[in-house]
Amino acid sequence: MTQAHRIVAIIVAAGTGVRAGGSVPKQYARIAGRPMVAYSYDAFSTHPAIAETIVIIGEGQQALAAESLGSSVRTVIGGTTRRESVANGLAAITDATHVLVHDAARPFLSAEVIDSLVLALKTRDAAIPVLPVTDTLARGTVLLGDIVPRADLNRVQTPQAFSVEALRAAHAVWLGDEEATDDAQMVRRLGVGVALVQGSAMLEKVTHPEDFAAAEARVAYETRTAMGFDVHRLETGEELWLGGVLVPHDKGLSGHSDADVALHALTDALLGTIAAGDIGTHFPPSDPQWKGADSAQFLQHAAKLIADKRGRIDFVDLTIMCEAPKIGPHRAAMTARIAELLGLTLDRVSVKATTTERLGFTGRGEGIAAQAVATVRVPGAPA
Ligand SMILES: Nc1ccn([C@@H]2O[C@H](COP(=O)(O)OP(=O)(O)OP(=O)(O)O)[C@@H](O)[C@H]2O)c(=O)n1
Ligand SMILES: C[C@](O)(CO)[C@H](O)COP(=O)(O)O
Repeated sequence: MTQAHRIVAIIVAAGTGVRAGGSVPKQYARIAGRPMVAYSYDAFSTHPAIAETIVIIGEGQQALAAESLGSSVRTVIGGTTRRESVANGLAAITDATHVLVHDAARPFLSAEVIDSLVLALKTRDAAIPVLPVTDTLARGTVLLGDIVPRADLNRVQTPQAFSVEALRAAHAVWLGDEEATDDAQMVRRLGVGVALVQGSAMLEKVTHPEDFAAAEARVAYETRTAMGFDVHRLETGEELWLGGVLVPHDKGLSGHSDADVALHALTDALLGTIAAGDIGTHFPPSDPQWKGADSAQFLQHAAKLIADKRGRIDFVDLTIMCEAPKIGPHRAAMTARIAELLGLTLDRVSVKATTTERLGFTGRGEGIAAQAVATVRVPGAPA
């Protein structure tokens, strides 16, 4: 590799994903809530050796690509075969010395694999990541035929790294008599030595419908637990909203909003799981627009912030502390309302209550306290 090198990444994402099925081409299908193509796009975009990342997309998929990758993504329209899509990408490169060609269908690309390829390009015109074959290989369709020695066989992955000159030459002379399944075999046919570097099990290609579950399982989730606590004063002449339910009682809770102390504690617990401040940060009591507000919207706002981080609420547990009213008769309604607001099944919502044995402000009926614990999973880097 010369001193003045510039490496560009091309992600081929113009396939139709026939084998994977689904309502959108597989590269736009979501893995852990995120479009598949976004994973490798991020890997290249954040790697210091990659100057630019170009995504090859299907005709009419500009909106899908922008929605998945942001509007500043550089796209080029692909062809009817993978080879044509790569060729279109190559034609769009003006000032690169080297290129890494990668399948959008291999989402979990590590910086280590990119590093190995970039290093190999210092001495070679081409390099690819490979894995050894670990199954016995045999010929045959109905009956077992000959065993194929596997010791020197490789499973070839992407990204595949090339000097732009070598890859351009390979594409220029390709006769089109047969389809090339990858670019490495094309440059090799010209006599270019292709270096083999260590591939990765994480780079497995998503090809069939069942591969999505395997990809999903490769995403590492971080479990977060946080708690919330709140108190409101009981006063005559107020409605008593608790756990999203209007509870008949001779007093109600007072506050700037509807004062649903249970939903407030839950909201704070959820916000805590993503370190997003507390309910007052998002809905300041000084803001008149929240006067008398339905606390359901506070809870749903916290749930949306978690969803925006592609997090999943696993479980919420709520304890209401008061002498009266009795919570038992309303527990099922509260559980159902909270489950509805958070989009959870009933078995992921726990509503409990306790008295404080007539002790303290709750014991004297001056107010109601609530405490909540939420458990959430937030996706991190691939495992
Ligand atoms: N005309 C094509 C065909 C494929 N690809 C890309 O090449 C990669 C590897 O191809 P494959 O896994 O075979 O994807 P599809 O061609 O979409 O799948 P299928 O063969 O099941 O239709 C994918 O990222 C795919 O989007 C491409 O850019 N242009
Ligand atoms: C490029 C490739 O991913 C290397 O293994 C593979 O050849 C693509 O094959 P497909 O038949 O287009 O999925």
